This record gives sequence, C-alpha cells and structure tokens, in this order.
Amino acid sequence: MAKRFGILTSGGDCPGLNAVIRGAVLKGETVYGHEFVGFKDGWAGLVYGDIMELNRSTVRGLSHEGGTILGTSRFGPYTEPDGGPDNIKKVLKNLGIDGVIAIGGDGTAAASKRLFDDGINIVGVPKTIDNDIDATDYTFGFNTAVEIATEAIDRLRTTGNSHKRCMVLEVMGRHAGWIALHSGIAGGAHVILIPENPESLDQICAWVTSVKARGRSPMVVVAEGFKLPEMTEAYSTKGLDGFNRPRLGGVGEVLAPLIEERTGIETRATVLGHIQRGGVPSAYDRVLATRMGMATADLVAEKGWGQMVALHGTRIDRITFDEALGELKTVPQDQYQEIRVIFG
Ligand SMILES: Nc1ncnc2c1ncn2[C@@H]1O[C@H](COP(=O)(O)OP(=O)(O)OP(=O)(O)O)[C@@H](O)[C@H]1O
Ligand SMILES: O=P(O)(O)OC[C@H]1O[C@](O)(CO)[C@@H](O)[C@@H]1O
Ligand SMILES: [Mg+2]
Repeated sequence: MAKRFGILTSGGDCPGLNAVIRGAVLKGETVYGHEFVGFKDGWAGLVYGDIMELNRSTVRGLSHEGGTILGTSRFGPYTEPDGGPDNIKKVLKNLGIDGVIAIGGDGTAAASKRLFDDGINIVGVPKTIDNDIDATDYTFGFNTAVEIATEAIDRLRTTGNSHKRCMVLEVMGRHAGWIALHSGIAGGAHVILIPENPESLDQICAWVTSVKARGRSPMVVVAEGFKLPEMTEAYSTKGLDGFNRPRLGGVGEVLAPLIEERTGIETRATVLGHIQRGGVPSAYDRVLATRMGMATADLVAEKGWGQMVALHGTRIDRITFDEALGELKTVPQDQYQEIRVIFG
C-alpha cells in the first residue's frame, strides 16, 4: 500500500505556504508514489482528524497563491481539550497516515519536537515573514514581506514629500527587525528602528530634524517590537494571541505624535500590518518554498522523523528540531550599526 502523509500549516500564515504544499505533493507522488492529505487549520486538523485530499489536481497552480489552502491557527496540540500524543496517534492510525509534515515557525517547531519526543512521526518546514529562525539562512515569506514594505515606503515618500511631512511606517517583526532593516535600506529610510536596539526619542527627533533641515521629508521605519529605552515591554493594546502572548502593533502611532510634538514637524503614521503577509509570494519565495516542499518529500520518504529542511547558502539541508529551536536569529549589532551611521 502506498505510504500516506499529512501536511499542516500552523502559526501565522505567510506567502509561500501553498508552494511548499505543491512541491511536496508533486515530488512525493511523482518520484515516490506517495499519497498526501492536508490537516485543516493547523494542529486542530491533526487533533480532530479533519482532513482534505491533496493530489496533483488539488495543488494545481498553487505556487503563486498567497495564504494556505489548508487554513492555519494558533491551536495547540497539547493545551487544547482532546489534544496530546495518545489521541493524535489514534487519529493517525484511523486515517492510515504514516507521518506528519508541519509547516510553521518556531512555536510550531517546538510543538513538533514535543510530538516527536512523544513518538509521533513528524518532520518540519520553517516559515515566517520575520526571518528569525536561526537554523535557516532565509525563510520563505520574508522576501515578499520586504517587497511589500519597500513599496509602502516608496509610496509614503511621495505623499510625505508633497506635504513636507515626516512619515512613520510600522512593519511587523516581534523580536527581530529584519523586515524593517531590509525594507528601510531598500527604501532609503532616514531612520530604522528595530527591537534589538532601543533608541531614545531625543535621538530619533535629532535625526528627523536634520533631515528636515536639509529640505527633505523624514521617513522613519519602525518594527512593531521596537522599544524606547523607557519601555519595559513592546507596545501592545490588542490583548493576547491564541498562545497567550501579547499581540503587538501600534508603536508607530505612539511615536508619530511624540515626534510631531518634539520637532514641530507634522507627522503621520501608517501601520502596514497583515498586508505584509497577504497576496502573491515573490518569485524568490516561490522558488525557496517549492524547493523546501520537494526536499520534504525526500525527508519523509527516508523516514527522517524529527528533522526539518533548512536553507544554507543555496543548498537545502536537513537539521534537527533541536537545532531549529536554538537562538532566535535577531539583527546583529554590527549589521545595524553599519546602516545607522547614515541615519538622519
Ligand atoms: N512549546 C510548545 N509546546 C506545545 N505547543 C506549542 C509550543 N509552542 C507553540 N505551540 C503551539 O503551536 C502553535 C503555533 O506556534 P506559534 O503561534 O508560536 O506560531 P509559529 O509557528 O511560531 O509561527 P509565527 O510565529 O511565524 O506566526 C501555537 O499557537 C501553540 O498552540
Ligand atoms: O496574525 P497574528 O496572530 O496577528 O500575528 C502577528 C504576528 O505574526 C507575525 O507576522 C509572524 O510571526 C509577527 O510578525 C506578528 O507579530
Ligand atoms: Mg513564532
């Protein structure tokens, strides 16, 4: 009987998830004669056995589609009622599924590792627009998010210039400022503020004022996780997420009136939010995601349980869940200082 594998997407969605699903299914079917199903809505589909068939025809044309056809959630495989390895093993047995492919971020990898340690055949694919998983050089979704944020900077710049205003763009990035750093450099921002490096309001206003003094309209890019030195936590007013972590967002709207009050320069804030996660993946992300999906078909064929695929240089390698769960990949100080010298 053909081997059968189940794919799920968990955590925040990200452009490229569908391309991974397509890559895994096409290679698994074509090269190994494997069958695939999708678990719907993250770990929930696995816990409740809620599946959809995945085959050559259901994944047709998927590589350019944003989001995930499987749905995603922050449902926990352990914390929710009915969860846990014993129940999941029964579900897999009843559905005739030989192994699970979990596509997700660090939280999904942590949950996958626990399930693997509890005897479940599972492999992982790293994803996040934040690009903060250390064990892989890049995660798909990041490049698309940077393209979208860069376009937003380009657009804010023309309206900012026309009104001679200071424009503040807030991008995502909970613990890591990669999206802010890359889009800020690409868009020629005058100030880039990231979670890894607090900057005082005095310093921010000094940069903004010097830009204005030479007749330009200041462009500030700030990551949602940025903190002024006096802030103990990242700005959050939207309650907790499904895993009890504060939902971030809004620090740009806090900064804009402070900058305006301090400098006298009219200032507007834009929070880019989930626009960064929606829509079609860039060509780079489609290629990376497709390659990772295909490499995952090899991984399950070889019973590489407890491992994930990862990009190292141009190669798709394999790493263990433990390696994937090391330190978060934050922006190193030298990379930030490299660009900081030209702020203002
Ligand atoms: N240590 C853990 N043990 C068990 N379950 C976990 C663990 N960490 C996370 N999970 C579960 O996995 C889900 C997905 O993780 P999380 O919400 O952190 O997203 P992610 O996979 O890190 O993706 P992203 O951060 O990019 O949105 C969580 O909502 C939670 O239910
Ligand atoms: O979709 P949600 O639950 O609002 O999550 C937002 C978070 O997810 C991410 O987009 C990816 O981890 C973060 O940048 C952001 O803080
Ligand atoms: Mg995460």
